[in-house]
Amino acid sequence: MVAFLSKSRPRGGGAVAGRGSGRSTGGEIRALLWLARHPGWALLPAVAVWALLALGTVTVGSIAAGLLAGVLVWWRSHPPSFDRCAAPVLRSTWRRWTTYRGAHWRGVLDDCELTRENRRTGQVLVPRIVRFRAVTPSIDTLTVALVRGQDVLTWTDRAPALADALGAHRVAVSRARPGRLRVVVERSMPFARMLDAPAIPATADEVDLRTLDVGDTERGTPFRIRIRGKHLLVVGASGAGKGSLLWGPLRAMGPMIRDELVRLWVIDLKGGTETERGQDLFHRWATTPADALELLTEFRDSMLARQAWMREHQVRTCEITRETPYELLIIDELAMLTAYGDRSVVRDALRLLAEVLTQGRAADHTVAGYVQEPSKDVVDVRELFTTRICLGVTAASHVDMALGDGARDRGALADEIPGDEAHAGIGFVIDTGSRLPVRFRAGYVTDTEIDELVHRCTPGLTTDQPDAGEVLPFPTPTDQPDQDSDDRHDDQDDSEGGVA
Ligand SMILES: Nc1ncnc2c1ncn2[C@@H]1O[C@H](COP(=O)(O)OP(=O)(O)OP(=O)(O)O)[C@@H](O)[C@H]1O
Repeated sequence: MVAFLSKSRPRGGGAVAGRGSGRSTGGEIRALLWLARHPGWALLPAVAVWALLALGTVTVGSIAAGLLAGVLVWWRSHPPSFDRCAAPVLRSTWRRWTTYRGAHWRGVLDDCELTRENRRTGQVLVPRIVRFRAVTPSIDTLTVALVRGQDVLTWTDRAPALADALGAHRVAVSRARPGRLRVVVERSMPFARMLDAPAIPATADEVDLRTLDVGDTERGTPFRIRIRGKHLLVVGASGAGKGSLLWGPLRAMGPMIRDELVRLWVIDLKGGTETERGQDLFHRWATTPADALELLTEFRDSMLARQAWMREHQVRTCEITRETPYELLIIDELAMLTAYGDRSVVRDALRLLAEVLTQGRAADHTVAGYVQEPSKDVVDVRELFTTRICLGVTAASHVDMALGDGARDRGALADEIPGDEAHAGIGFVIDTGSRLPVRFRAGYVTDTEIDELVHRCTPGLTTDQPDAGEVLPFPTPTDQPDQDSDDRHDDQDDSEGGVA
């Protein structure tokens, strides 16, 4: 069964004489078929009638009012858990019944020429929605059963018309499996403007390496990433905005770098172009494959030394101090080290990386890698990164490679993010609680803001040095009109959220 039969719409000359029947399926049969597919809608009124008869109107009314009050209290008192658990279900049910069903859905498809007429019976065949989800306020994902004779091209041709008919920003169509389409309706573009770079906190006490605020999620909550106890992999095509997720966390932890509580080890095999500006911040910096191997070996040795220190002091976790700082290895363009370099370099690098990625977490040695292509051939150690973020990518398959199987089907349409500057810094991450994808935009860190970071947070500077604590003006086109940027970050500090 590929589609439900909508109400008959006989048309002159629709039936072909001598072939099958010219009569359409009876309405009562169609109603029974519908009920069989949606047993809940038969069960619900039955349970309501039973409850009314058995318990009485007052009891049933009190239970319903209590449930409603409970939901309202939850909505008002704990937005993060409500938005994560209840809102997707309520939103999905509401939209399914107001937009994507019955006469409205049929009318939209009819207007967009996406229904077909059965030539024998004259019935209008309407592609049926077999699965619907509105995981986020701005994206609806539908699995649609095609009617016979249609294919994915029929729908991709009509996608712009469908978007306009649904009042949506964009509609993307892909083939899920034979006879089934995945249709993604982007109702609105949640990040219409660029976001400011993360603020640099005043002191190290204000930094929590478990929740670095580096942007916003589409739910309006701060987009926080966790560095401590994790290894971070950021995937994104060229120009997707990986730089923001490199410099943003460094700004958010700036005072800890200044106070030598965090040490940065940086490998940049694009000749150092991305990271040169910040080299004063780095404990070690490598821009050639040979130096990179040496740096990796040193980093691994540092991890082994820390493990030995922990054994000696009989501790399972380290306090972050100048003697035992947090060690962060940043590898821009990871593929140059894990795939495209000289064969012996790649072999040694993979061995060292695997060692650090499997043992570094407990010893406060974290790796943050940035890569364009996340396939196994390119990043063999991909699965060892415990937090993965996917910015705009060029292939649908890259999404699941980056975020895990089924992420794209659950709505992480990173390959649909346009590859222009207006959409740079936008990506998806999997919510650790609900396992659903959440879209975010990272704050954009300009060169001037990197200079500000270097100026304020070069290791060894102390807050009582003349110009260490004071921010000198770095005029940029973005920070002039946006006087409320600090307010935004202040507000975010109070709100809850965070996904990575
Ligand atoms: N968070 C952001 N918000 C808005 N625009 C951004 C953001 N991040 C980057 N951009 C824009 O996108 C451009 C490319 O960004 P970036 O250099 O970080 O990309 P990339 O992923 O590192 O690319 P490549 O791998 O080629 O170096 C920037 O010059 C900037 O104009």
